[in-house]
Amino acid sequence: MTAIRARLAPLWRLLPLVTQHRGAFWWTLAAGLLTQLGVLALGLLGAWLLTLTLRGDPTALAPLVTALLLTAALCALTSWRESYVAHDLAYRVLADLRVRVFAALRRALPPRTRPRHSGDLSAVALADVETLEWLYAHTAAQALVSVVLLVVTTWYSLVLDPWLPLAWGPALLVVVALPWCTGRQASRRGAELTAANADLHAQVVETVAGLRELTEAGALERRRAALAAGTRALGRAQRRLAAVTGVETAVADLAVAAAGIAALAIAAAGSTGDPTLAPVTLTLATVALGPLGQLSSLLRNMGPLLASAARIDAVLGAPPATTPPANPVPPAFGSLVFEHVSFRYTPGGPQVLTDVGFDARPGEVVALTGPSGGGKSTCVSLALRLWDPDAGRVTLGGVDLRDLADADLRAAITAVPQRVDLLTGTVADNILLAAPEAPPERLRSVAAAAGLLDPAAGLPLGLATPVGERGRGLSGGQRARVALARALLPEPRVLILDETLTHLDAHAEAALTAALRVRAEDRITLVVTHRPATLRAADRVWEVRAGQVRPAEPAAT
Ligand SMILES: Nc1ncnc2c1ncn2[C@@H]1O[C@H](COP(=O)(O)OP(=O)(O)OP(=O)(O)O)[C@@H](O)[C@H]1O
Repeated sequence: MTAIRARLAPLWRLLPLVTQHRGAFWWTLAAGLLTQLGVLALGLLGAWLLTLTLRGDPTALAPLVTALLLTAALCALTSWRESYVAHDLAYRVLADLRVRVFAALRRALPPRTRPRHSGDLSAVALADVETLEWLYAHTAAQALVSVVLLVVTTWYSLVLDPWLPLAWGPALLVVVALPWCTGRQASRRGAELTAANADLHAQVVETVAGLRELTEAGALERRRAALAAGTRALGRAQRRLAAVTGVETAVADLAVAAAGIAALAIAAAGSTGDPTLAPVTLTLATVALGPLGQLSSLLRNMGPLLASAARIDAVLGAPPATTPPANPVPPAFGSLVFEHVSFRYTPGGPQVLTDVGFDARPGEVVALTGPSGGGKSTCVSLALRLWDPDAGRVTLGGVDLRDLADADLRAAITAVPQRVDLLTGTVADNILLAAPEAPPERLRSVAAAAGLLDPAAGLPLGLATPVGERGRGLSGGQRARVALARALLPEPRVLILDETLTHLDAHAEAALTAALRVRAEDRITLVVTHRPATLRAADRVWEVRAGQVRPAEPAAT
């Protein structure tokens, strides 16, 4: 029982999303109920018509035919309405769910440890969320409607022929008990299918993104073989799940068919002593079997549904990379200071920074240098508060970064990363990402400061230059300039350049360094670099080596 409860827990946690759309849910339920009751009424009216004809009683024929026609029209209307409202509800809930998944990804990323594959995460956000459409559009309300319909038909049957419900009682037991018997197997197979699907999705995303690298490395053929293997694995998982659901379907169909035969026998035996009632009792039995079949198909789809719900639940429950402050403090301007900072990526893993202390003052260009793997980029990540130090603190103007609201922090400290990935659009679109409402003159001014408007930048279309996915169509230097303009747009108090200038030639680097000095008397510029020219141009240099930071002489480096 505890195992079943644990398996269902992610689904229960996701169900309350429906409560935000209570109105739409009740509409779905009402439309579903009306449709199913309409189908029942339609069958019964037809059956009564037959019964009265058998009895040779023409008096009620006309009103019955009228009622039959009206009910048919009503049924068509409610059936259309049910389909519309059920899907409307489902897609509203899915939209909420996607927003939640993206918010959770935003909170939890970047993770300190090895990140989950982005293709796998996009499979959660797209495929798994889509699987839940079935839960919200077809499961919750339909299950309730099926139960109500079963109660109504059983009650009416008891009125007409107390033996009749005996026909579907055992079938009901089989249909309800079946998922409990095959549940463990079905959810294991469902989880396998979902995992194989996500794996293939991740492989396809990575292959498409890395087509150039794969071509250059001559690895396309091997990749194609890996994709084919992934497709075969997906096929195997589908077959295994189908084997389980096939057995369930066969047993459930057998039970429903047996119930139909039993109902036929009971109705034919005419326990009421009135054989003319046979059409009515038969119709009742048939209609009662409908919800049974629906319930069984609902329960059969639980495997993949539970697996997708568990994957979404894991993303929603992922711990945040940093916790927002309960009472944010307004940003203050002053030095950026690392105070006794220690950091490791994984608990018990190697200490990457040990009791590190250094500062950068307003108006200064401060360089971080040192051997590869020394910890420079880790210092940059902590200065951007991608993660918090395990010990010590990072402050700006005396305020712990942990006490700044996220929006204030992102406006105060910006960075140009080592590897610049741009989005599809134009150069202007990419710069404005940081502040879409920035006036055109500000846009031009940061573009000019980053050297994008110089003829030497090689962009004759200037800000209107189209940019392909991940910055395709621009050179490394041009991308770095676009990222620099974007970082300058919010007028940051701290600008971090993580090996940015290495994308530029010596002449361009000198011009850019000089440009960054202009009107930067209040700004802290932190440059991660190995280049002697940049180190010489810095006001102060800190050497980061084996997780320790010590001052170095600009001229000596
Ligand atoms: N996400 C991570 N998970 C685990 N270890 C990491 C992670 N990122 C970096 N490290 C490790 O932390 C140490 C410091 O890495 P960091 O990237 O800060 O060095 P760096 O000085 O910037 O190197 P480089 O000059 O090559 O960029 C290295 O040993 C690196 O392997």
